[in-house]
Amino acid sequence: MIALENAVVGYGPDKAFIAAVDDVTITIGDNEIVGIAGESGCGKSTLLRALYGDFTHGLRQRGGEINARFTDAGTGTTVEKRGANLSELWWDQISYVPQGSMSVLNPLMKVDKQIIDGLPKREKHGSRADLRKRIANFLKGLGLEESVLEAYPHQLSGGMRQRVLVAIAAFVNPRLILADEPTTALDVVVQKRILLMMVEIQRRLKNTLVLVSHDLGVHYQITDRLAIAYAGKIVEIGPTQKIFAAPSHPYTQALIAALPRVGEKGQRSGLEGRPPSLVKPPQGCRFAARCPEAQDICRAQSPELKMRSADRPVACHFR
Ligand SMILES: Nc1ncnc2c1ncn2[C@@H]1O[C@H](COP(=O)(O)OP(=O)(O)OP(=O)(O)O)[C@@H](O)[C@H]1O
Repeated sequence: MIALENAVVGYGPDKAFIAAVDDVTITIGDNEIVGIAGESGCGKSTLLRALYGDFTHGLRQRGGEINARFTDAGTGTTVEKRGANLSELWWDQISYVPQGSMSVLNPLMKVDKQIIDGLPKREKHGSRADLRKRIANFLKGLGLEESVLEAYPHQLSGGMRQRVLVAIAAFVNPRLILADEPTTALDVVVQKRILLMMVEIQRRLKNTLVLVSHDLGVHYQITDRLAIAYAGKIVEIGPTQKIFAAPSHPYTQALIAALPRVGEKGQRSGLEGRPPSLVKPPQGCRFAARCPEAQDICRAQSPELKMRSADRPVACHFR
């Protein structure tokens, strides 16, 4: 389980702080696939980095709590960590699949060396040849040929590199895998293969996968629950199928309404306008300026993310 409680996370000094995650509360359970969706710049990657406890490169936590509790799959022992201390669980209980496989893999090093060098000590028992064999078997179990281990990253396609990154993240049997836009810029066939691989891993390891994507189609295909982010806030959380069948927040409704339908000719019109700047966000509901239902209260008061039914928290004054 990992949870944010009123977490405020962002960039810059106090006087000019950009809260890319602004007073966000969300609990992510064991053994589920949770998606985080929303337009570019709404804070999805920052939220994922907060869940990773990655307070580097100018990111800092300014308020609230970030707490995690995991039970080790092998030993059955429970570990608890909070905030930046989550980094002590990297490559152990938590792994991260970053955006852009080429920028992560070292172009001058064969894949096997990169994987082996990056593994935590506890995985490095036995000889190097044995470890390589274990990795090869693991990859094979996920449909990847042993030959990828012999390759330099540029010799693999973008999709194959991404599958290698996902496999590396899973090899250490983590309780939580965080994936940031793992299928962006790949064609739909390759995308599908990677998504199926991620589901296969999650079902096998019975762990938690948190997936960030701006593509609602990706969430529809694999997530169990979905959180919709808008301008640093979470505006709706719920079971993915229920959100697609009956979106509640006006922003979610607009996102779903803009999706193309099978057999439909022509394009659907998207949402007009842009999200507000996070430098000086409006005091009321951040969606008010684009919302067809906005009233005075929306411009004056920020709505809380409140349970509207058993499993559907929504942040809207009129839900
Ligand atoms: N290193 C940084 N320093 C300052 N501001 C940043 C930094 N990284 C991101 N931001 C700002 O934080 C906000 C949220 O960015 P974030 O990357 O989390 O959004 P996102 O929803 O993941 O966007 P995208 O889909 O484009 O990756 C944006 O306004 C962005 O400009």
